[in-house]
Amino acid sequence: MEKLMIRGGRPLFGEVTVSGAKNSAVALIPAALLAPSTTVLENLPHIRDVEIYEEILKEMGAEVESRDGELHIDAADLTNLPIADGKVQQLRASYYLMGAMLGRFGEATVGLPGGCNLGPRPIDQHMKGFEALGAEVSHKDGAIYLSAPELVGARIYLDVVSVGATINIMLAAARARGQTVIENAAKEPEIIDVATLLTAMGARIKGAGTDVIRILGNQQLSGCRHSIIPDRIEAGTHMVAAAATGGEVTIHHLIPKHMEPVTAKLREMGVSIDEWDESLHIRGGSSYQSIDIKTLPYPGFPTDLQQPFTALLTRAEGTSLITDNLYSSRFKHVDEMCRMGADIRVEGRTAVVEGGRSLRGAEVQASDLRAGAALVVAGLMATEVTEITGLEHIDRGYEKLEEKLKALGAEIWRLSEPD
Ligand SMILES: CC(=O)N[C@H]1[C@@H](OP(=O)(O)OP(=O)(O)OC[C@H]2O[C@@H](n3ccc(=O)[nH]c3=O)[C@H](O)[C@@H]2O)O[C@H](CO)[C@@H](O)[C@@H]1O
Ligand SMILES: C=C(OP(=O)(O)O)C(=O)O
Repeated sequence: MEKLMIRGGRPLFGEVTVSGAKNSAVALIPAALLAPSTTVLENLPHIRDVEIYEEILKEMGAEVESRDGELHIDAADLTNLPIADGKVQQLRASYYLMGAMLGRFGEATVGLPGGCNLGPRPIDQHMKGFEALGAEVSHKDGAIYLSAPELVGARIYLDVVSVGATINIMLAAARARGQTVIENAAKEPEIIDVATLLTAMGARIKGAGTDVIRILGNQQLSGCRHSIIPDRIEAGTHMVAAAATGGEVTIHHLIPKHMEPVTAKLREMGVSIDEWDESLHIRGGSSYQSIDIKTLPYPGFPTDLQQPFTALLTRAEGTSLITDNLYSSRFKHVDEMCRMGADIRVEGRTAVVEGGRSLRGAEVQASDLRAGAALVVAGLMATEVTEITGLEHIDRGYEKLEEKLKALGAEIWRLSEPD
C-alpha cells in the first residue's frame, strides 16, 4: 500500500506549471478513434486515467506511442471488440468509447463507466442523444450495446446540462449524416477543446462554449495534431494550496479566463491575485473572510474544486457554506477532515464549515480524486504529519502532485508499505 506523508505548516513559495487537462485528454483520446489514421495529442498529462486509456486502445488494435509528452494514436487497424469490463470500470470517461465507437463503426458494446463515487451519476442524457441520432440502445450483462444502421443528425435538447453527454453526442455526431444541434449543451472549456480537435479532423462545429452547439458530420474524418488545454482544476488546486498555507506562488500555463469563478471566490476571501496572459500570482494572507459557494456548470463555480476549498475554509473567520448542486454526496472528505480537527457538518447538499480551526495531522483516506486533493491541502496546513491512503484516486487525475508541491517547499513524500 502506498501512503502520501505530509509534514504541514510550511507556506508554499515559488513557481509551478500546470499540466494538460485531464477532462480534455480523456475525451480527445477516444475522439482520435473516429478517424482511420494518426492523431497526435500534445501536452498530454501523465495520469492514470490516460494510462488506462492507452491500455484499452492497444487492446482494441490501435497503435499507441507516447513520446516527448505527445501521444501518437494510429487507429487505422482498430477492431470493434466489445469493451465490456475490467479497464472501463476504472475511469469515468470510458463512457466516451460509446460515442467514438458508435461514430466509427455504427455499433459498440461498452461496459458501464467507473470514476469517482459522488452519489448517482446517471448517463440517461448520453443515451437520449444516441437514440436521437438513430441508435438502438440495450443493456446486456452490465454493458451497453449500441447499434445504428446509419447515424443521422438530429436536434437534441439535454434535460440536464451534462459535460459527458454533450461530448459523447458530439463524438457520434461528428460522423453522422447531416447536422446535429445540441440544445442546453454544457459550456465547459473542455467542450471547446473537443470541438477544436473534431474540426481539425474534418467535422464542422459551431457554438461550442455556448449552450447551442451545431455539428455537421463528416464520414471521412482524418487524423490531426492538437495541443490539450491546461488543467483548470489542477491550477485551482495550486491556488487553494498557496492560499491555505499563507504562501506566495506563481502558477504558469493556465488560462486566467477559465479560472474566473475560482479567482472571484479567493478574492472575496481576501486572497491577493495578480493576472497575466498565461499565469497567476497568488499571495496568501494570515486571515480570511468566510464565504458561501454554490457549485454550478461552467462558468459557475466548479464542483471539482468544492472539496479542496472546504479545506481552505477551515482557516476563514466565521461560518462558510458550500452547496454542491451537481453531486449530492460529494462530501466524503468531510469526516476525514474532522479527524484532523476541522468543524464541518453536512446538511443535505451543503457543508457548513466553522472557520478558525487549526488542523493537526492524522491518518486519513482519500475516497475519491478531489477528496484526495482536499486532504493534501489539509495536510499542508496541518501541524505534525498527515498520512493519506487511497492514492489511486489522486493518481487518476494529478500529474506529479508531490514533486510539484515539493518544489514549492512542501515537506511531502510517498511511502510504499507491504499490504
Ligand atoms: C471525465 C469528466 O469530464 N468528468 C467531469 C464531468 O463528469 P460527468 O460528465 O460525469 O458530469 P456531467 O456534467 O455529465 O454531470 C452533471 C450533472 O448532470 C447529471 N447527469 C449527467 C448526465 C446524464 O445523463 N444525466 C444526469 O442526470 C449528473 O448526475 C450531474 O448531477 O463533469 C463533471 C461536472 O463538471 C465533473 O465533476 C467531472 O470531473
Ligand atoms: C469527478 C472527477 O472525475 P471523474 O469524472 O473522472 O470521476 C474529477 O475530475 O473531479
